Amino acid sequence: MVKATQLGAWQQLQKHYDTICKSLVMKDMFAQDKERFERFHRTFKGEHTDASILFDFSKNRINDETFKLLLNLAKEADVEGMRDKMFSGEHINFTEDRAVLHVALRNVSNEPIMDNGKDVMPEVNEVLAQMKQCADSIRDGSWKGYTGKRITDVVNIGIGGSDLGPVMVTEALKPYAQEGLNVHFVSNIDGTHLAEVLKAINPETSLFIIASKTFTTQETITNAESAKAWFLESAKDKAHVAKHFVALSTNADAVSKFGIDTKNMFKFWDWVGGRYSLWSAIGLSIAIYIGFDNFHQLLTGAHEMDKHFRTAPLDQNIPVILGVLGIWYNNFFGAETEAILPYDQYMHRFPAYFQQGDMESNGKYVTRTGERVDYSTGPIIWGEPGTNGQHAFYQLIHQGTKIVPCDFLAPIETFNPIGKHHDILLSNFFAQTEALMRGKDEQQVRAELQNDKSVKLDQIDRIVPHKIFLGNRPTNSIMFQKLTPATLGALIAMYEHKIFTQGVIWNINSFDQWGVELGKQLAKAILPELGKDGKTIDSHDASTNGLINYYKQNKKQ
Ligand SMILES: O=P(O)(O)OC[C@H]1O[C@H](O)[C@@H](O)[C@@H](O)[C@@H]1O
Repeated sequence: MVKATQLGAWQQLQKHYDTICKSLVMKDMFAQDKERFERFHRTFKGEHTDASILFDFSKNRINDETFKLLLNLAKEADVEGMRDKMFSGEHINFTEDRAVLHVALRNVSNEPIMDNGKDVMPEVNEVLAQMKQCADSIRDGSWKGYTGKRITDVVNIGIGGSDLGPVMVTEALKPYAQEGLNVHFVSNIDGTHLAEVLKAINPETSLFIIASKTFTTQETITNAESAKAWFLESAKDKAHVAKHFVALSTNADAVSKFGIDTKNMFKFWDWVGGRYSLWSAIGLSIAIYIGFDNFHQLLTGAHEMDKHFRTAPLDQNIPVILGVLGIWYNNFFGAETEAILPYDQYMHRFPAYFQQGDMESNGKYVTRTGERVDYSTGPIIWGEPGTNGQHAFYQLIHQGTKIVPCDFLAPIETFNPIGKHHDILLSNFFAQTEALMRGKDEQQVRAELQNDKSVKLDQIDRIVPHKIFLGNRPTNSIMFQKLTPATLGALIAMYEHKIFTQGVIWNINSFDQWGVELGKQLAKAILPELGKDGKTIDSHDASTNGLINYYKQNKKQ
């Protein structure tokens, strides 16, 4: 395993970039080649589900040679070898000595998947059965609260990977929700988050799901303690906690210390990374909200994408193609960010979900062999749903100085066919990718201005440069039939494997997250300094001391 820049294919790509990049003008390539869309799109269809995806990558600054070289890079970096290691349970997360087996959580085929010589599938299936039982009994009303009423509100308390997945998926699959059953999410340690949720619910009809892989996360445990105190103000008797609090965790000891009976614990395992955990017990709020059968469809769609990733040759492999295209811009064009732009309101948390998914996985500057990389790694992920983004930040994407590769995602069918809304939405999606690719040249701008009676002729020269669009801005277009559970599962898995592909090429460990630790450690040291003791703090740098002391002097509570 070497640094990415030492790979022959990387060096060839650099040469290719240096010699022909300027001539990679998409508009011209489309004009010269009627088959470009045909060659540069792929489709994915679920074998046993309704998942159906079209991936168009023809609006990228690539030609056949670029595409070949990018695939060579994946080959030479041994993406396939590493992929097989992941699926076979090798401890590829070597800094934590763990397997990376989120794929086992959705392995609906049930083929054995081994960790340390033991098939993990029986345990995975056991927990799934336990989740089904819980979800069913809440949905059918047989799970009763301490006054005998059915549960109407489920509150997931968790943060990071124990929050973002369930939030994103329950929002995305809202059309599958059961009437009268609400989900809420409390993640932030800011008391406001919990307070606002508690205002909306009744202790007699609420179930709190305490979701934490480690069960030591300060935010989650503090929020959970406060929720328990709030609950006991009404319920009084601690015995009632059992009907209203369940835990999702790998840490049984900490769960029982908190006061939750381990009978009410849904376990998962250290080989599930937090940001890859929505498929595990962490998905309980999803299973309750959309029903277990739909949750199972979500898993099945993801499993079908896993199979595609495992078996499709590199030039057909959608996650691999997405991954190498990202590297093309990140490392050769110097793009720093990638935008994820869903033209589906239900997917409004999808970009935020992959901020963690991608940035926590690949935001690393040390290679697997412990050296500092001499190239850029994980991109900054951002985005908002269309068309809102168009009226906010697309100006920069069209005419700014930065190159922002964009993924556009859109459903063919909407759950809410109101008037012409969906055609208008989709016309914007098509138009944006076209505009970004084609741009608008001086000639067109002049012609338009000359025809515009409201523009004075002597003003035209001054205005022209501002109205030119250089175009040639890359986009991927990902269309799917409808945002069903299986489709969503496939889309999430597609991005997970894109992240995987890039991590392998950059030769980094995509599965640890040491970068979140330092801030936690320092916060622990600062917390006891914040008391109302009148002591001036001088143990930090001048700025941190100044901020802490300003807070202490002015706080009233
Ligand atoms: O589920 P937990 O253990 O509460 O962790 C919550 C989050 O904590 C940290 O920020 C990271 O480790 C994340 O990957 C994780 O998702």
